[in-house]
Amino acid sequence: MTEKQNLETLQTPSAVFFIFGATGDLARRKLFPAIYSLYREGKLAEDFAVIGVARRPRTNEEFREDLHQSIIEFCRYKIGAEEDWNRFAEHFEYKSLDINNVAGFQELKEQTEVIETKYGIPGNRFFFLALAPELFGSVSLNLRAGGMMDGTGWNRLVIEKPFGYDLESARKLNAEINEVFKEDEIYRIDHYLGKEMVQNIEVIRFANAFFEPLWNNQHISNIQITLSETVGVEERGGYYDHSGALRDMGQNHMLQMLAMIAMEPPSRLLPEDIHDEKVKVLRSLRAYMTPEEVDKNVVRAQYGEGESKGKTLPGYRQEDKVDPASNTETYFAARLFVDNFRWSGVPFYIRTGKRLPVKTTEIIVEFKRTPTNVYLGQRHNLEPNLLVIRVNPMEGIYIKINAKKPGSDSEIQPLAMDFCQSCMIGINSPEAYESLIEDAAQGDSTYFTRWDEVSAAWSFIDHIADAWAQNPTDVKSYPAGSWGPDETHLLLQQDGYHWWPVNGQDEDDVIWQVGSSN
Ligand SMILES: NC(=O)C1=CN([C@@H]2O[C@H](COP(=O)(O)OP(=O)(O)OC[C@H]3O[C@@H](n4cnc5c(N)ncnc54)[C@H](OP(=O)(O)O)[C@@H]3O)[C@@H](O)[C@H]2O)C=CC1
Ligand SMILES: O=C1O[C@H](COP(=O)(O)O)[C@@H](O)[C@H](O)[C@H]1O
Repeated sequence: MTEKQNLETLQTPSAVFFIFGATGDLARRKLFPAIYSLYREGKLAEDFAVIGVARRPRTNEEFREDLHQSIIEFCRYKIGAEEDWNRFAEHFEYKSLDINNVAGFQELKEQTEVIETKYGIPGNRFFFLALAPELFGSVSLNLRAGGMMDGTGWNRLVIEKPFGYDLESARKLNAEINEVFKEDEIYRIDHYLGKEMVQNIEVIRFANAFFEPLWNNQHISNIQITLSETVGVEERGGYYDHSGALRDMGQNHMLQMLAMIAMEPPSRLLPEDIHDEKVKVLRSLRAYMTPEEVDKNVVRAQYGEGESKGKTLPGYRQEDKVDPASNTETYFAARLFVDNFRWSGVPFYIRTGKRLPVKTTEIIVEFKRTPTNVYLGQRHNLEPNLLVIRVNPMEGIYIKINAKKPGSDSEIQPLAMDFCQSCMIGINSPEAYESLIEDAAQGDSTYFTRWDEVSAAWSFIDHIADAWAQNPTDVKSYPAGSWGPDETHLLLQQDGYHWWPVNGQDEDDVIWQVGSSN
């Protein structure tokens, strides 16, 4: 039994949470709001403390004011009475230090010991690195050199993505961190694994009798995963231009969702068993070893100028901090194969891009058609059944089935049996970072990525990136606000399939949304 299962109904253990990068964007938009939500839901131990760490000077009061603003702007809970707020905020302190300066860590140690004594915290230390990845190794080494690892409780390290730029850099980073932290102390974040509906994949598959018998190449024709964004690169052009869509979204979120969909049922629900099953999927991905194979199965593109809702949108090369001659892809689509007994021959189509028409993440499982169409005589072309998992921002699942049109003698109509989790009154899904912080504090690594998963994902992605690097200018273009280049449709048409509309887009002629939550 894991620590998480023991503590399912209890609070996180008493600990000091260190947010390295406490003046940054991630802390402001995601981490502080998540901590406040956990507090409001009574999930944080009363004896908790947070020390925000970054270089710029801040008094504790100024830091608490930043915290206040962040909660007002980004948290799903509204701040209550002033005295309640003060009771929460007084648990927060700030320490200005440069990651590269060991002396700062020694001061941090003294500050930590004072706060641990004040709250009676038994030396548990939770280090969240909301920093540029180049700093991850130095933080680990200086935590040890500054005596921060000598507490009397546990130490846990939570690391943001990207975990490396390729397999080689990821290995180097992992080796640096491993000098200080053991694998079971490291929690590598993939925030998609913190999303309710991604966690629900496992339950939908393994807690229902009717999906698993069909979950294989005998009954499923293809699987489509779409992760589309309407935003451009915003203020992250410097990072993104070096990364691109394949590394930013493909290596992590998309392959993790694919692994959850394709993995074998674990014999137990312990974190190690789930990691074991996911890594088998990632290692079974058919590698594309030549540029020709990559060209045949993967499409990359960059957005040019376009428009959405009557507004002109700039092209990628005009974005802030982006090289005006950049060839970085802001979109990719791929046809992948998981070469094992269960999935042999079933294409997994994945696509992601910035500046697409809608913000949505959906997984669509398309089932094979009935062996014969007994309604053909009545000239009915039966649609294939679909299982659709809506991950983000709408959350829910629906199943598309064929049924008799009410009131007609013989008409058949596709309809959606729809469960919309995010539409239901009273359900206010926790943000991904809430559940991830809670899990890591409780020592549950299920929804984090183990090193062998990360390395298997990189070794698959590296083949594509290497092929692209041989021909850097061969990047298609698509207008901002469109669904990507035409070539993306050919990928599926060659196999006799098409992208299913997502999130109600392009569905003017689709009647099966009848009764759905759209
Ligand atoms: N923002 C987001 O939505 C997402 C971010 N991430 C990842 O999270 C990490 C942080 O991203 P983000 O918050 O956007 O980045 P920001 O650039 O906004 O913040 C970086 C933080 O690091 C601090 N910092 C930089 N250098 C040092 C140093 N030498 N010593 C101490 N502190 C330092 C900065 O503070 P100061 O200048 O005061 O030192 C700042 O608080 C990155 O790895 C990013 O890829 C991942 C997914 C989403
Ligand atoms: O990790 C990342 O994810 C976001 C998209 O996350 P979502 O939860 O809003 O769907 C993406 O915008 C960003 O480029 C990437 O680094």
